[in-house]
Amino acid sequence: MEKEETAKMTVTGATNNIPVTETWMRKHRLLYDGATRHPFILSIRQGSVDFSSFKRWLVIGQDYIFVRSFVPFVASVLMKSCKESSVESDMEVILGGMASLADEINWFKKEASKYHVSLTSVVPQNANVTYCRFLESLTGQEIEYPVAITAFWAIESVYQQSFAHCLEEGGRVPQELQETCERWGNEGFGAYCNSLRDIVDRSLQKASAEVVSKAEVCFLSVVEHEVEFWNMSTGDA
Ligand SMILES: Cc1ncc(CNC=O)c(N)n1
Repeated sequence: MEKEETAKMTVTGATNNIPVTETWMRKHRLLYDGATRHPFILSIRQGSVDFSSFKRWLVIGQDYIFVRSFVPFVASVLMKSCKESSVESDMEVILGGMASLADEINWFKKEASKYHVSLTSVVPQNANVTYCRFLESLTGQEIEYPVAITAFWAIESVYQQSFAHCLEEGGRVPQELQETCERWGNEGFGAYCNSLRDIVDRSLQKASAEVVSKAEVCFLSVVEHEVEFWNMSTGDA
């Protein structure tokens, strides 16, 4: 270990110069990549995905249901930020996320009508129901702000990095999925995810060890739910 790093050791023995989210990413890389490099995502990137009615139903119909549950969760994070955050810009970042969800719901409706997917008759799949219930369990007042904002960051980042990977050099995204990939994989959305990550790191710096460990468990749960979400693409979830 470098001298400088040793000097920054805290009483608990942890180095405090590496952001918490960075330590998690190093520790849980394989699991994280399991979500952002899921076979379904890779098939979009490689252009081998068959965008049949079933896949359209997943990407549009199931995700529409997810996003509708995501909105009240984000609202709860917004409330917590107003009450518990000492930094004014937190609210603005979260509010920006809310605004893009309003836009997203309209986009889902547009895509649904293009592909003749009836959004009102989509039956949520088990994995989706479980994920939405998990979101609901995080809306309660007993959930600490650092834990809730961690979940929010993880949900947005996994999606952003998955679709950004599809758009990276060498990808062959089919024309009909190009707009989908750009919606979440664009650089602006990436910058927004980085702002969320900075909020997480800052709020965890001030949190107790118990809250930090709750947040880590929550991060892992999100990644697992994201993997299960894409596992629906094989039809046997
Ligand atoms: C399953 C899932 N995870 C994350 C996102 C991205 N957040 C909002 O749109 C999403 N649309 N769907």
